[in-house]
Amino acid sequence: MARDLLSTIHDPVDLRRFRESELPKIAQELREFIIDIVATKEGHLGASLGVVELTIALHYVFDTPNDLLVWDVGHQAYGHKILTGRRDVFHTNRELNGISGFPKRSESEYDTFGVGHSSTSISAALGMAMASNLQSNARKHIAVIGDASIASGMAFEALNHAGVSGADLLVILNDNAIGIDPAVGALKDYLTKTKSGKETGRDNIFEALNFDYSGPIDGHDLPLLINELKRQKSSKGPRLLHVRTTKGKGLKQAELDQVRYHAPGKFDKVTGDIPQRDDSELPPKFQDVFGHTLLELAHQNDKIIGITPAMPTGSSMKIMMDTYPDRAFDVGIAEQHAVTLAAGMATQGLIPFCNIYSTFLQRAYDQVIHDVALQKLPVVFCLDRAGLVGQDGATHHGAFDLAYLNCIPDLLIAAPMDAVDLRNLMFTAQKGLELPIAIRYPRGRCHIIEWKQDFKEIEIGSSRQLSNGRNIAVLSIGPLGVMVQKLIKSEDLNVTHIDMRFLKPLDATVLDEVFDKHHHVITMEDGTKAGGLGSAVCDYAFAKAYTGKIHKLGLPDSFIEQGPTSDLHKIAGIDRETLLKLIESL
Ligand SMILES: Cc1ncc(C[n+]2csc(CCOP(=O)(O)OP(=O)(O)O)c2C)c(N)n1
Ligand SMILES: CC(=O)[C@@H](O)[C@H](O)COP(=O)(O)O
Ligand SMILES: [Mg+2]
Repeated sequence: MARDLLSTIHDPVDLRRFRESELPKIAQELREFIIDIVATKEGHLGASLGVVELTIALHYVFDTPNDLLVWDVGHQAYGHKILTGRRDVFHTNRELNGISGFPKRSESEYDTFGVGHSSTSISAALGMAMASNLQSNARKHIAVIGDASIASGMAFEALNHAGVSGADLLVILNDNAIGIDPAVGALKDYLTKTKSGKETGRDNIFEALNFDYSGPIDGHDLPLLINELKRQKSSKGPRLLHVRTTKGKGLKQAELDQVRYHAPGKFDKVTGDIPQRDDSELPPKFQDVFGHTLLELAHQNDKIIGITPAMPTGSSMKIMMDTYPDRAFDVGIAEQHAVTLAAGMATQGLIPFCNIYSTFLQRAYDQVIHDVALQKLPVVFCLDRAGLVGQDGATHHGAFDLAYLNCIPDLLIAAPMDAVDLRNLMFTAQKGLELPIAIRYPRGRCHIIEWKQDFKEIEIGSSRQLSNGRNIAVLSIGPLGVMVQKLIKSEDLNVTHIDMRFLKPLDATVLDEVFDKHHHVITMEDGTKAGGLGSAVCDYAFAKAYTGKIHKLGLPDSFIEQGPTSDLHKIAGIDRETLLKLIESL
């Protein structure tokens, strides 16, 4: 279809020149444009398709960017990007040096707030509304938040505050009854039944929080949306508009299989089909090694419990949930709750495996310290997506966990180099540790096809020596060790290589030997150089008055953007070539 209307829209001012009757055609063109690009370039699909009409209506009715529009998570903002000056570069979405997959303040004045992690939009928009009030700025403030994201604690904190703030804040609840996986919790049940208090004669939950509640309305009905948004524009105070939409709207398969089409990878833009790939010859993804291993251990040990905050598919916790629905739980987007829930279970002798993406555990830092480590509760944290994750970029890289966990007393920290070690660490963790442990592993595939080997207990704090050389020792942690090993073999380097395996406790005995025998020690990690393995080794070397040189390879003191992980590793200097050059220079 010729995109004759969409191609004339360079910003929302152009959009506002159209008659209302032309907007459905623009919606159709916008939807097709998103499908066309995401089909080959990949990215988040279902959420953006679901809010096409809402996006158009918002920019049509409100005076963006003067009126401030905040998207929650931002994975649904593709239409917003295309209508706000980024249509011509949208094909670079999530690519190295391309535009970000999420709203980003440095990218456009229409991106009023940087997002990626969920449930921030109401707080941010409320902050803007309060600032406008204090600065006597007449503008509107709108937060668009999904049904799964609004169930998070942070969103509730913001609603609680907003309800007594008198702020000019419109919260649009985009309710499609699903997150990445089916939405969970009592609020979800409530939302499916919601009617306004005016209809039922009882308070609805948002009215009870002093919000002027409207809806639910059909979020695909453009005339209805436009009328309602115009009404909202002329209102004041905290308001909540409940909009019902269909995730994946307009692409049949995406509507039918909303979990898969959240971010489907490549697909056929005409049929919507995802090409069948035979992955049977490939090594498994780390997340699947986790999922299958947890189930295997759960068969043997009935104290094991699984917990995921809203990522059952992404983490493969779903594998245990399907077999043991009473022992594995999706608690919704609630990282803080997930950690303290695990702590509570551990007080009663259960062994909770709490699986959280490294980046999202940042949300629950205090809970890890105060509720788990301080009480020495043996929770097993499995931190998926540790290290650089690729196209999701700076908001999602698991760059900081080694550093932010290393300073917490009484917390064991491990990073397996391969899938067999991941299994063995999980096996060890459920044998009755007296302390909590964090086991972190990356996004993507491991390198071992025969990963399902018999379990072996690993001594806590033990490293393993993978090669023995002279003068130079490489100390790696995590799967970067595979690259180090290959490099040493392929270049026939006379270099010692130790897979440290544990950041805490460090293997002091092996470090003493390394310091004795080598003039140069290179540390290698896919976390920030500051505070991680390199820092820990430097501290130990200082204490031991080591006179050789330590060279730290790790992530720099800057945020790393999106792109293929291999490129990002080069940019960060944790790649093969950088290591080889360093070794040669020594
Ligand atoms: C703090 C945090 N936890 C988890 C995620 C992963 N995540 C991204 S989108 C999403 C589901 C959001 O669902 P909803 O708010 O209903 O929006 P929809 O995708 O349905 O549009 C989740 C769990 C995240 N981005 N941030
Ligand atoms: C938007 C968001 O936070 C998730 O959809 C995230 O992109 C999932 O990442 P994975 O693809 O690594 O599961
Ligand atoms: Mg949703």
